[in-house]
Amino acid sequence: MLHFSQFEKSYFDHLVLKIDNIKIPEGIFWIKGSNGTGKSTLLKAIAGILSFKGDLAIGTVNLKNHDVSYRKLVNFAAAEPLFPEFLSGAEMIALFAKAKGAEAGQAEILVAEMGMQGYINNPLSSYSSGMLKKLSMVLAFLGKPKLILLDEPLNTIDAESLEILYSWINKKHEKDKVSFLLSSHQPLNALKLPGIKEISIEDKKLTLNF
Ligand SMILES: Nc1ncnc2c1ncn2[C@@H]1O[C@H](COP(=O)(O)OP(=O)(O)OP(=O)(O)O)[C@@H](O)[C@H]1O
Repeated sequence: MLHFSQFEKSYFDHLVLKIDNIKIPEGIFWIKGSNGTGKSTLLKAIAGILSFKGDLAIGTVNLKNHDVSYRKLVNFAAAEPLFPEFLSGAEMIALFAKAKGAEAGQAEILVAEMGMQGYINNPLSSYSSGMLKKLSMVLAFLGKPKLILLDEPLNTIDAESLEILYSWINKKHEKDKVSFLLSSHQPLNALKLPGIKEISIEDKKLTLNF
């Protein structure tokens, strides 16, 4: 599903990750690694928002030659999402829905399931961190991605919303064959995400533990 070739990411002369040739199959994956090992860096690079050496491909679509098509296939939710404060949640969703080619009605269903109707038209400056997190989850599920990257999805989200998130992940994976890379310091519930597999980052390398 995701193919790394001669991938290298450094900040100035500080090498963070070196992944020569790895193919991650379709599935749901938990990316594990201690603080500063490069989990967020990896997810941002895969999302196409950080530069790196080498290339990445989702199926046959590679980032360096087909960046627009590639970006349509991958959705990303940051660990601590930052949005323009003057926009409302609904306006943010409308922007993303257009950019991601979401079907009419898709966003409304997600917003209703996450129980966000009461504040979706309010400015983002008034949102709590959990409300922003839930919005970032809705945005990450818009359109028809093949791969969804969620950086620390458990942070700040309440237990009820977490149940909904688990159900979205399972449904998307089963129905649309969407793959997931999730980074989390808190344990991800294998009972709620059956078949989840582990990938670890250690010594600047990626190891598939399956
Ligand atoms: N913008 C940046 N400029 C320079 N160095 C950076 C930058 N962002 C991250 N780094 C460095 O890259 C390394 C990996 O950082 P990253 O945030 O990807 O780690 P992480 O595994 O997500 O950490 P955590 O678990 O603490 O969130 C760290 O050594 C960090 O200092």
